[in-house]
Amino acid sequence: MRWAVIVFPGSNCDDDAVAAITRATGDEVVKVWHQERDLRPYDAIVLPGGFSYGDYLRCGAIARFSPVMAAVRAEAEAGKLVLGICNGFQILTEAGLLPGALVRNHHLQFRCEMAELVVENDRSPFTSLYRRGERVRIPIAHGEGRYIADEAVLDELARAGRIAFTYAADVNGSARRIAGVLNERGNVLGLMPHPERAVAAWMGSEDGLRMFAAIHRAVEEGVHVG
Ligand SMILES: NC(=O)CC[C@H](N)C(=O)O
Repeated sequence: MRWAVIVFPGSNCDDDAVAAITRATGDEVVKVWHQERDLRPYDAIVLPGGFSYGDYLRCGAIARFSPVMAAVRAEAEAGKLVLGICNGFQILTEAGLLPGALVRNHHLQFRCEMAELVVENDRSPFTSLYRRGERVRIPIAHGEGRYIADEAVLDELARAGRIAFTYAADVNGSARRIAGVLNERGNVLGLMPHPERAVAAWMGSEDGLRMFAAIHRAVEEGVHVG
């Protein structure tokens, strides 16, 4: 299979994402500039972390107007797997592909540290190699990672199993400690922690490997979502 890692002006985790996917899967990975309009040649799409457009206005608020985002939307609607990591998650919420918003951490600090997450849903194509209730170590690095949404939306996310990960401890003030959410169909995942920074023992954790491996498996087996 072939992956696309989208590069926006200000992305800074694109090379790490490519390296992590390569390590986890051995698949072909292509960096795709944000002005590209056609993502049909790719089987899975990753929006990496970083500071697209310098985080001006709000994180992700400008990147969502990039030409590539129409293609991301089209491929998501076609059922392709789309993974947004950190700034990628922020862009997906700004684009309306995921519910809610990411706002300034409640302590107003940029936090770059290892985080413990709880796997809340192990039935998605992104999380099938984890076990529900398992605790995994995946680092965070964000200033605007506090997930918020209306209570009704939060209730629906919980009811429908669309909360993929929560933080084991409160790191940023996120509602219900939410670290990652799925779209209704289950083929788009956004999360603030960085799985691409947890793919080798020297990084302090290899727990991120299974996310990329799960995506690979789902695509190779012909994932059916929705
Ligand atoms: N690592 C990242 O992707 C950071 C996201 C964003 N720039 C923030 O600070 O919240």
